[in-house]
Amino acid sequence: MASHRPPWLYLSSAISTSLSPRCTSPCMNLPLATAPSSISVLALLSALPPARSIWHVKSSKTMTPFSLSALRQLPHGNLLMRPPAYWRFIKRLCMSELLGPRTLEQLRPIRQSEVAFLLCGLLEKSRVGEAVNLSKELIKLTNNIITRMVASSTAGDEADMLHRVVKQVAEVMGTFNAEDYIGFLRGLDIQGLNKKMREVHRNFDNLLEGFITAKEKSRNKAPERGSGEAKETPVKDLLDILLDVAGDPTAEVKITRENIKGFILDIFTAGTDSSASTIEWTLSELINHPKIMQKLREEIDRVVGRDRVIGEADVPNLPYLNAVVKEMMRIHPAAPISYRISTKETIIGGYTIPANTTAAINLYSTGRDPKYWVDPHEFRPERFFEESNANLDVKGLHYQLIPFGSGRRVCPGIGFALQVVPAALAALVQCFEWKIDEGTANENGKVDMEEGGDGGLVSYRAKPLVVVPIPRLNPFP
Ligand code: HEM
Repeated sequence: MASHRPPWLYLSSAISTSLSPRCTSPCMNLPLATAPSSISVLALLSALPPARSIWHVKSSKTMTPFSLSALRQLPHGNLLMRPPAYWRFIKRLCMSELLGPRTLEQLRPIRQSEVAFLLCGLLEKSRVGEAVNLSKELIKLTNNIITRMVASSTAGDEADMLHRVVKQVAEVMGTFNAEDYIGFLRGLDIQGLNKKMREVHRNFDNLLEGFITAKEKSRNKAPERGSGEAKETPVKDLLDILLDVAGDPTAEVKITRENIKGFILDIFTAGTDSSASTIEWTLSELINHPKIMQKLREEIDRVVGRDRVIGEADVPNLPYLNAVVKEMMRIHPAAPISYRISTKETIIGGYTIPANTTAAINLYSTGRDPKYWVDPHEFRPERFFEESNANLDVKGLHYQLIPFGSGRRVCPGIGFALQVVPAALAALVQCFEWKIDEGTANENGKVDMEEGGDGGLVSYRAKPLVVVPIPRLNPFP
């Protein structure tokens, strides 16, 4: 029988305190230097079903409860609130079709053109020596990419509107709501969060209804290009794929219009800030480690040259770039906490987890566990060329490095993130030198690496990354 609570595991149920005589308060602060044995993570991530998430991550150190009652105001809700048959089906659809290798390959031109658009904007700023809020620009990049992958014909304004609404959903959800915890307040909505969520939902619904209706119209009149053998099949965006499944009478699960909207909300909330913040943290580390930045530039110059911008197809040929990205995901996983719920009493690693307990697994501390990592807090991509780490990847099989989680609920956006993050990061490194703006620097003149931005599910930087780009390629391709 367990005598105390494992240090890496956080439990949120009334009974969690009964696990440990030493645990007297709800578990808000996560340990940073302790981690599970790999066997324990394996057991948790793959054995237990997903949790109905009730925590909102402020940074890798703190969590606050989600506003559950606000979340319930979203009728098409969130993946986390839907029945098991639905999420199993949509997860499989995600991994094989929506975010699978074939779709990612077909939609690559969209991603490349959005990276090119970002580079052009930065070049303009560099011409006048203007500082850029790169945090904002990177969110815009990932938001535009996902919007255009969902509905390829959308324009920049629509992408901006969509991101604003998704951000509002995350903000309302992430606010502590007293009525979730104090019985007699239930239903009174004294903070006005439920009303706000209904309003945000209406806006989101109107926007998506517009996207879906426009798509249905274009599908009805789209002529097939070419004829006979030479017929070209137009590239399908995610909305096409979802509408195909919704109209398929033989599909295993009937997905509705509401489900389509819910899926789109899910990939926006899960995919935009996580990918943008990984690029942002990595560039911050590189600016603070000029030798590593230099080594990476030399690799890019050697493999890609200086006459064209690096693209996603180059990524497999750049081992040092891949090591830099892995090192970043080890030291700063964008989503530092993963959740599971126990449906029955379970013993894991010698600890008893009572039934119906939400367990929060700290991926951040796993990546910094001194049992598995030498100098765990040091940013040193070279560690991935050492024999003991040479075969590690981030896909959920090596439990000391699981920035995308593991098991049945592993992140379905992993393929997307491993294309977009390295390619966009490498383009920023290849095309520009970066000068730190005063507001971003700490007292040592380095980029301030404090965590703690507000809102959403991701571990944000406390201060935005504001930097001055200086073009490095001349002429700029
Ligand atoms: C660097 C970028 C990203 C990181 C670090 C990341 C990390 C994670 C983690 C840790 C989980 C929980 C996994 C678990 O509990 O085992 C997750 C879930 C999820 N991610 Fe990602 N993610 C990233 C990008 C993306 C992208 C680009 C998308 C979509 C386009 C996406 C969609 C999702 C979805 C829908 C879930 C919920 C899956 C489920 O509950 O079954 N993620 N992600």
